[in-house]
Amino acid sequence: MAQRLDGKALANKIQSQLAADINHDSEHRDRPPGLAVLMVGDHPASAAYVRNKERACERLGIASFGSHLPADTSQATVAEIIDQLNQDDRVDGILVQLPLPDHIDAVALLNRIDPAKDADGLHPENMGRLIRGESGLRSCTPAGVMAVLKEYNIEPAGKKAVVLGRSILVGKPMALMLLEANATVTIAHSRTQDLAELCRQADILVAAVGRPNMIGADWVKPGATVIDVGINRIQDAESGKSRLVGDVDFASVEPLAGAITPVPGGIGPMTVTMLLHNTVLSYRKRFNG
Ligand SMILES: Nc1nc(=O)c2c([nH]1)NC[C@@H]1CN(c3ccc(C(=O)N[C@@H](CCC(=O)O)C(=O)O)cc3)C=[N+]21
Ligand SMILES: [Mg+2]
Repeated sequence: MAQRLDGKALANKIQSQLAADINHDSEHRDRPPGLAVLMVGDHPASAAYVRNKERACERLGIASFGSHLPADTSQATVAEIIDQLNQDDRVDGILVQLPLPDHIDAVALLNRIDPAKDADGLHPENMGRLIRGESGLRSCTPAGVMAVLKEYNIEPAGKKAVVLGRSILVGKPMALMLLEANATVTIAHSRTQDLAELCRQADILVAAVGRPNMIGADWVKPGATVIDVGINRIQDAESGKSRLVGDVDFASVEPLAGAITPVPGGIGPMTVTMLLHNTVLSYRKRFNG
């Protein structure tokens, strides 16, 4: 049976440390760290995330500045709100919740965020820094994956890593972070030929495709580390209730993998934690230069 990589427990541990740091810092400053989350319209993928973020901010002593705008809000209005948040001295981190409605140019908005407040690490400056191996704000989900690997002493150096998915939010920055840790990295995607066979060669397999239970036992090398980034809400056939499942068919992969992250309780809570971590980093940098 695979070792379970408990992202939830690690998230709690890091958040306790962050809470202590924030408490200490706030004594010497006139304000706590601030995080602004901008959401346009309603997307089911976003609901759990927003809820967990707000709870965590409250617990840690981070001020939340939420803006939930209707789905038909214009590009210009959203841009104006980003400009205001860039100027607002109480705000250290800004996150624009993805995906955005079709009429919105997401790239233009992400590019508009002050790179020093880019808690999601998606601005070209921060992504460019990642490519060049310079310090900067790092994308939360892949940073969360790296923290889990580190906590469990899973060393990427020299290993074959396959990242399934090539999004700006997860796949591309994930591949770069694994490369930075000296893994030999392959990015696979919907056009990749012989996908299962390729995945079966991975020592570290990261699934970030958004397809419930897609990765079965025949995709996984025995003993491999399997990181499930998928957060898919599905309707349970028997009970009719909705529940979260990953991209990995956990029940069939757990017996043969060496280590595996569950959903829920794996990378999701780590994503939230890295967002808070980035917000605190920006806060300190904005005070100390
Ligand atoms: N700009 C942007 N950055 C993101 O990082 C981003 C985004 N937009 N849009 C939506 C997705 C989704 N996402 C989640 C993160 C954590 C949980 C999470 O905490 N999940 C818990 C379970 C939550 C529950 O039980 O409902 C877990 O996996 O254990 C969920 C979803 C971040 N995203
Ligand atoms: Mg794709």
